[in-house]
Amino acid sequence: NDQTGLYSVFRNPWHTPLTIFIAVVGVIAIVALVTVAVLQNKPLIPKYKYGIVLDAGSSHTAMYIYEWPAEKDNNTGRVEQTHSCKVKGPGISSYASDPKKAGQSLQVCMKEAERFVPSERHEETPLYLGATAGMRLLNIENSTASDQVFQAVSESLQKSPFSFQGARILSGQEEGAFGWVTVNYLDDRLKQVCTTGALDLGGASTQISFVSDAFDGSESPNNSVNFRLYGNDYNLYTHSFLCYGKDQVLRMALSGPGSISDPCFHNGYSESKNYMTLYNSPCVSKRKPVSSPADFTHVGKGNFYQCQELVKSVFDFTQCKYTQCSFNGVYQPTLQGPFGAFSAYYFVMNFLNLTDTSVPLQSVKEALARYCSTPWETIKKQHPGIKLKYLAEYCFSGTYILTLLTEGYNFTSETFSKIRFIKQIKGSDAGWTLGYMLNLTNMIPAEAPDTPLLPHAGYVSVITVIALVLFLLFVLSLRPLWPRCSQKPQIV
Ligand SMILES: Nc1ccn([C@@H]2O[C@H](COP(=O)(O)OP(=O)(O)OP(=O)(O)O)[C@@H](O)[C@H]2O)c(=O)n1
Ligand SMILES: [Ca+2]
Repeated sequence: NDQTGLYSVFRNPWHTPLTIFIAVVGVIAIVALVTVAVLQNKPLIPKYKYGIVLDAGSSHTAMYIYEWPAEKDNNTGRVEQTHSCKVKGPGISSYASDPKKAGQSLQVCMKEAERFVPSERHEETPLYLGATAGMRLLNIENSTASDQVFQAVSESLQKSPFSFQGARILSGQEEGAFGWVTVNYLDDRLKQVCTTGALDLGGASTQISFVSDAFDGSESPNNSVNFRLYGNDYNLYTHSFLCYGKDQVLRMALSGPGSISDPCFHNGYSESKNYMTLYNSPCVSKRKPVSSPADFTHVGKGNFYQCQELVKSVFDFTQCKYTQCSFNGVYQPTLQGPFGAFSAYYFVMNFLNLTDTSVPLQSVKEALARYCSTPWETIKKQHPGIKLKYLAEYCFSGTYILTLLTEGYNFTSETFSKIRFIKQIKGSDAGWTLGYMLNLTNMIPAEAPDTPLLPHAGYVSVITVIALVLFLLFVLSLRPLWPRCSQKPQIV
């Protein structure tokens, strides 16, 4: 019957200090927390910054535009690909005889970039051009022509309103390492220990990069790249095989003995080809026969297993001065972890409908054998929209990929299933360009960025919980926990 204690709180709440206190605390807390949340929150209209990278590959050039939230300069911003543009025509190394055209070929995509990047950002937006194996080969063959191509390309890019940071040849090691950075940055693995290996297949070179516990770089320092990213140290194994891009390997296979009747091309395929175009590459010039006719007829006889033997002939498995090698005497530690295979790996396996690595490797080989034994006339009818040059080569390319992965890199049916054939990750293309830009713009700090006390979402949920509890207490202080008794409690 206490008329002044807890009972009175429920009877007429507004006259008790407890309720008023809770109400005031609750309101202050909610206002304070929401204020902090808003301050920590992103401005409603995010402002972006941009970066542009041109990938001058052996077979083509592509332009990528990246964007990230401007206020996140403290390196925790998510850099994303916001646009890409495929340059019409061949790679810049093909313009050796007319370098000016190399620069002109980039203009259309550069104009597109001017429209895509807000004009007020143009002059602060860094612009890079990186060239890969096509220009490495041209530089070997004719360094003057290579310099002239870069001169023409630089003049062309300097005319753009962006902040041009230079055009250069990437080393194979950089190409492999930056491809690995891109894949792991996009897959959010740089804050974890377990990373994804990177497999890149181009037209003139191919790269393999992965972290292996068994590799500390001592056995083959040239294959070792050390990164300290977000507070984690990575000792990366990487190797780039020049001339082992699929276009150059095709030349090597064609320049082999008895290549005129070719098991890697479909039955019924017959094209006259010119030895000059076949041999005008440092990758095959050593194989050029002393006296060869100007032209030859390239005839297909479609046999996957014979094609695999022909493709194996471009690898040297005999020499290895290390504890273990992949091929051509190159050291390679034991494969470890999942892998992302991109660029031509994806183009080819996607076309062949063989990107599902949950299918046993043996079944993949059988499917490819069926495809290779399909007559050329049938193949053309089945794929009317595909460029004949690409279409004719998929049997060869698929066989090369399987041979490179299993015989070259020693992927087994078990480790093959850990490969993912990918074109993009979260909307950004897998390749060396994003990793290259992140590195040059220092957007991946060596140390872990100072994360806010609570991640934004966590902060909001804490606010919500406290606000709810206080609100509940406040409401409860207004209503008795028990049904209001209408009469005095009967004391029994
Ligand atoms: N839709 C596509 C695009 C390209 N390709 C083939 O894939 C190879 C080119 O792959 P890419 O990654 O573009 O090579 P590059 O970067 O040009 O070469 P590199 O990295 O060696 O400089 C070429 O043989 C091309 O014919 C293909 O089969 N289908
Ligand atoms: Ca490439």
